[in-house]
Amino acid sequence: MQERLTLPAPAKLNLFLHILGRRPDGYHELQTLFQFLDHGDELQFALREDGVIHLRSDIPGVPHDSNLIVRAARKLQEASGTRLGADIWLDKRLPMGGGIGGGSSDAATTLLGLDRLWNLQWDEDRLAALGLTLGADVPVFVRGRAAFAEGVGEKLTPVELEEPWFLVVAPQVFVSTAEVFSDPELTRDTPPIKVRSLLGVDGRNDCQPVVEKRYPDVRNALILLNKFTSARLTGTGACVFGSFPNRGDADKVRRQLPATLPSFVAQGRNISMLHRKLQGLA
Ligand SMILES: C[C@@](CO)(OP(=O)(O)O)[C@H](O)COP(=O)(O)OP(=O)(O)OC[C@H]1O[C@@H](n2ccc(N)nc2=O)[C@H](O)[C@@H]1O
Ligand SMILES: Nc1ncnc2c1ncn2[C@@H]1O[C@H](COP(=O)(O)OP(=O)(O)O)[C@@H](O)[C@H]1O
Repeated sequence: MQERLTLPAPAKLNLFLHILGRRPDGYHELQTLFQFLDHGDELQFALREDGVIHLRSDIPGVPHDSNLIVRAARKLQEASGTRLGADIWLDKRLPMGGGIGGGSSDAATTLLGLDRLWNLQWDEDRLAALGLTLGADVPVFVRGRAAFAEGVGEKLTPVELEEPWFLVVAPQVFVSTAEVFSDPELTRDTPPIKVRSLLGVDGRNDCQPVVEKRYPDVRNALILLNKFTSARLTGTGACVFGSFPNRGDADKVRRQLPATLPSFVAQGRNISMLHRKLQGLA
């Protein structure tokens, strides 16, 4: 069998998310703090000489050509002018549309994986800029360092954070990011903070009140998790999370949740597991 390059696509959390205002193009200016989780999807890549990009794993509800993996691969192919292609396999482990960035992370892993497979040697700035055309959260996954993000999430300042354990609960509802951002009740005037005052920040997610109002399952998950620790929404949801000093404490709370509520425990990391793996291969 042809050799395959196997790479992880980790999840992220928004440890806080502040909305500062709305830009003339309708997008919202944010300040948010991204940290990676040691839990994610897994992708495999094998070289094709005929230029075809073929994702060989189906995600229900996502057509082949709209999958962010295929879109990322085709963009890189076109921008680099390579004649090479790839077969790609995806082991989807992250809940979709959960605010933990699975699709964006898959796209970033595809960019970095194919850059290596096709020997393009693009630098990180170029890959991040291409990633931004696929989604606001792609650049942070390309760079792989926990970061304070501004703009729509593309202006990144790397930060060193504690690396606690997180219990992430995934209510089984699909939250529409567009709906949350168009809700008239959304807070859009949080004053900007400076990166140096990060430690004093209270960790609020400005999307949370709107999501709680529209999605009772998310509100109920927050109420449940708040019985054990301070719980918060990530991104525009639907996932909610709480932090713990060690894995044992997080697992203990997880065991007390209803079996019908999907959840996982993972450590927060300042260097993404994708970048740790790539450094090991270098
Ligand atoms: C808010 C975050 C935080 O991580 O949410 P999650 O997707 O992780 O939940 C992201 O930046 C989401 O970025 P991204 O994933 O690119 O957003 P999209 O789904 O493309 O956005 C859908 C719609 O939401 C609105 N939108 C999105 C991002 C933003 N900063 N301002 C907006 O107003 C726009 O109307 C946009 O058309
Ligand atoms: N490889 C992929 N993985 C997940 N979702 C994808 C992928 N490709 C396209 N999508 C689409 O992107 C949407 C958002 O996915 P995801 O990144 O998991 O959520 P979020 O941005 O809320 O963290 C999905 O509902 C799906 O329609």
